[in-house]
Amino acid sequence: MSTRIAFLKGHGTENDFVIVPDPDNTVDLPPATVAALCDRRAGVGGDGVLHAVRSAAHPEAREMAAEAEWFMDYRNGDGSVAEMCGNGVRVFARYLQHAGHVTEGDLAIATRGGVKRVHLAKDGDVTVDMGRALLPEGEVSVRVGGRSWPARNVNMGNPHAVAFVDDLDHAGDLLSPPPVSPAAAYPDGVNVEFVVDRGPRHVALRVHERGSGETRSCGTGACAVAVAAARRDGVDPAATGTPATYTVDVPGGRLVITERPDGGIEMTGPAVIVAEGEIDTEWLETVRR
Ligand SMILES: N[C@@H](CCC[C@H](N)C(=O)O)C(=O)O
Repeated sequence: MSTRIAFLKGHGTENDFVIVPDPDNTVDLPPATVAALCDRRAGVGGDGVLHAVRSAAHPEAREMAAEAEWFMDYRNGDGSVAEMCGNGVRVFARYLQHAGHVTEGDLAIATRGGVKRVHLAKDGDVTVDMGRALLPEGEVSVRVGGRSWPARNVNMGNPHAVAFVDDLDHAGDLLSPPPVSPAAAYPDGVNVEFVVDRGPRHVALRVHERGSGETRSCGTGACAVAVAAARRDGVDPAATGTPATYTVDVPGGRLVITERPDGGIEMTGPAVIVAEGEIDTEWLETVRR
């Protein structure tokens, strides 16, 4: 007999997700199932899955349950697990509001990257405190075709290589992961951002995401880019005591990133729920391998 699993579809600056509400953690999501759900022709379609589980019901989140009722169990489009997803957290917060679990204002969401504080504003924007960026030492470089650029290694809970380029077209078609050297700098793979300047404290990016390919936006990537641009510009809020705000244009919209003097990084942008539906579990059985 076929039963049905509820899902929603949402996006943040066109980084889109299949949301699977599963308060008691009863839905099995092996990588093949996640990849099938994210398939844009044969599935629902998305850059990743936001599995919405009560923290108390998930072994990776139980310790955060006192601080954050809900756990964002994030998966990339290929089914792999990632530490954090910045746009995902904003869309997750919007889902919790949509489902009536929270109202406008402040809330906390558990992620593999720790508890994230989120603010749902009246105007529809969602701000998330992404925590601090780590800037591991050592040179890295990114190559596409015959070109290569020095890149900044930035860790936002997940790994990024940020390369400043003259033209975003130089990133090419981004159909496969751009090689990053030395590979040993990123033992678990890497998200790669290509960045151009648009004006003072205003940049634009294209991104190739680990486990999802080129996407229309990446929240952790936008934060990594803002920090890399600030350091390149000689801007360091911790040293001056003054917050620094960068506008980051992504193919799917605009994100505003502020680094505070305490090192914390806040990201603001839209988050939208666009559809709700049901997944036929008979179909799911055919894709589970
Ligand atoms: N789109 C996300 C990042 C998702 C995780 C990433 N692909 C990884 O594997 O680290 C974002 O908005 O941050």
